Amino acid sequence: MTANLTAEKFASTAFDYIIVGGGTAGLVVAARLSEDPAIKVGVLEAGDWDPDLAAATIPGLGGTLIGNPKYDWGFTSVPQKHVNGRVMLHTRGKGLGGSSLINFGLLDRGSAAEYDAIEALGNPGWNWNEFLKYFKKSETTLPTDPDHAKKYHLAEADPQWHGDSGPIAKSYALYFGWGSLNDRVISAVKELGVTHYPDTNDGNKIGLSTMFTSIDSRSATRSYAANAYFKANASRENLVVLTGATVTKITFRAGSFPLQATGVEFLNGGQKYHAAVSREVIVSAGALQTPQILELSGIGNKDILSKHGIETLVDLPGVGENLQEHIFVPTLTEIDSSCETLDALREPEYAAKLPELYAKREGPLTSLPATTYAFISSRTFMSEEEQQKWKEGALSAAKNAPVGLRKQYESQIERFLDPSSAEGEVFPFPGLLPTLAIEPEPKARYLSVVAAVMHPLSRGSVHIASADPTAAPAIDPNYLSRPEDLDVLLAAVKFGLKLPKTALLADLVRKQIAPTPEEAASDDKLREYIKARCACVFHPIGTASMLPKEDGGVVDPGLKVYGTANVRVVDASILPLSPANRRSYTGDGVCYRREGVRHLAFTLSPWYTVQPSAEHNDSVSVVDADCQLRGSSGCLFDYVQTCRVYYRLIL
Ligand SMILES: Cc1cc2nc3c(=O)[nH]c(=O)nc-3n(C[C@H](O)[C@H](O)[C@H](O)COP(=O)(O)OP(=O)(O)OC[C@H]3O[C@@H](n4cnc5c(N)ncnc54)[C@H](O)[C@@H]3O)c2cc1C
Repeated sequence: MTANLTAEKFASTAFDYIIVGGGTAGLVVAARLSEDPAIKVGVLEAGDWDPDLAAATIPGLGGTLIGNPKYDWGFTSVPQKHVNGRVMLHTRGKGLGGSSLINFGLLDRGSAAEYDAIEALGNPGWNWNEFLKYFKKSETTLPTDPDHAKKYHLAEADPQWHGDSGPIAKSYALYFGWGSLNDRVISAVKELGVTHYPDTNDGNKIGLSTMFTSIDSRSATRSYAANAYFKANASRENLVVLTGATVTKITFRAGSFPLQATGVEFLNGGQKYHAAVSREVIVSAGALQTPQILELSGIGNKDILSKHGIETLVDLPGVGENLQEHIFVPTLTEIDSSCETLDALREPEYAAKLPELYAKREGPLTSLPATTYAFISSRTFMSEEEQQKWKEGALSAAKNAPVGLRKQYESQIERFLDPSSAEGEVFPFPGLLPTLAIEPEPKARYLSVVAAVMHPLSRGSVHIASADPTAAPAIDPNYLSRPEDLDVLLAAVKFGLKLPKTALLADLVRKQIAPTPEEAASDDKLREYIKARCACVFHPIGTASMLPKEDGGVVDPGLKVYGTANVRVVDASILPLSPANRRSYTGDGVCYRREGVRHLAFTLSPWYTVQPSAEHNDSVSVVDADCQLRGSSGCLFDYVQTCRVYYRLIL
């Protein structure tokens, strides 16, 4: 599918609302607005969409689209000053569904306190209770087979916290990568002092739990914004979607103030068009591209705009600032070759069975590779001395920060020492994690332990690098610019390294590979390891923050862009603070208010994958050049090969 009409027809249609970006949030808002047949909604999406794309619908292929230029914008950061000058990958989905098209499919939420903190920054109504209504509204929670639930310690979904009639299908994984080792790994995490808390969707985030996924367990297929929100409503005559259409700017009535948007300009097939709007332009191009569209339209920091020869219509310095990202570090241990892990996928005889298993809704293709995660408080993984040092550093950062950032830091400091606040994340991955770019030994089995920081103090930015709307923006997350973030990562990595040493797992360990035992024994060397290995989790937020204007805000609590009469932003850009979920399903949940009605847009996700590449051995590939599932002899772990090749390019 390329579009449900032509660019000429789109440009000549009278729309009430035009939505810029048919991604995760954009399609939710489009679906909700077009519930009223009297309202004409147009969506412009730069990418394409194939509803039958196996790499998007088969859960175990999640991730294979990373690096594929057709579906991934493939952004990279500017060299990161505090991370050895590294250029880091910033994958973003391109196509209907946006990043939900290519993400890892983990469906979880932050804690109640984190959503309440968003309200406290000056956003009445944006609190846990309100978010919860819309989390539930977005999902249909599917029942779990009682034997499966018992075997994997899965919680029964309590209707107080889980929805039963929303568009997104939600279920537990059908397959667990640790197989018979699952109980042992869970108990080993508990041995580190982490409580098993089966369902962290109730506003508590602390504990070890198995996450829900955006997978329809009835068909073992992924549920994401395009199939859940667009496909189901594609027959509506008042909902019009044009793919392959890159919006270049918003147009305004000359001399109007506040600025009155009249429509948008877009490119399609090399031609430039203008589409007119009578009510609102709704921007949902994602946290890395929404600022670009605002700046190209004359809304942003006047110094940046004038540098690129763009006339400033609204001087709004917050545009593109306050960029926050989660950052993670993997470690690797070789374990006994008898262990059941996803490393088996590298073996062609096992991989060849996958399509057949999948046809029966069994095996790794039905699921994500890892769904069990531990979210931990600072006191679980940091000493009192370390916590105190963090606090002093954060207080000093707050003292020297501009007023808006100071309020954010105060909110972060308040929660950091609270034992109910998840400040770190650690999870055991059953196999060699692709991002490590380490060559596996034949027949070897691995345990990767991933550690991540949940509420970084570092703030970055994303701005236009050129007035050319087709040029990539300059992404500068400014990773680890606050030394406290490196300290938190260091403590989290050290905590994770204890896992293979627990009584329950120690006898399975064959070799500590990354970091080496020598690196692991020295904090200084571990810091260097972290700088060399850390990577981005693909959860950017904050770049069009919903905050008071004097605090660096770009949109008000109704999501309207300051200085405009009818431009709103509805995507993950508006979140001023990041919730502690590595997956930002909830983190990216954003509400859109219209005539007293609030609509939730959210985020999904998945893991695996790789695009075919020159170095990719097609004969053992599970996906073909069109990203469709091969009928036989597929090797799912070829995603590892391709990811490894890809990551090697950017590490
Ligand atoms: C690889 C990966 C794994 C992830 N895993 C998880 C996970 O497991 N769980 C989770 O909850 N979250 C996960 N996330 C994060 C989550 O997917 C995103 O936070 C979320 O989808 C962002 O939604 P959005 O609406 O803000 O932006 P997007 O969904 O990215 O939508 C932006 C859309 O705008 C379009 N666009 C951009 N510029 C233009 C333009 N000029 N003209 C027209 N269209 C334009 C883009 O093509 C895109 O379709 C992951 C993300 C990635 C990339």
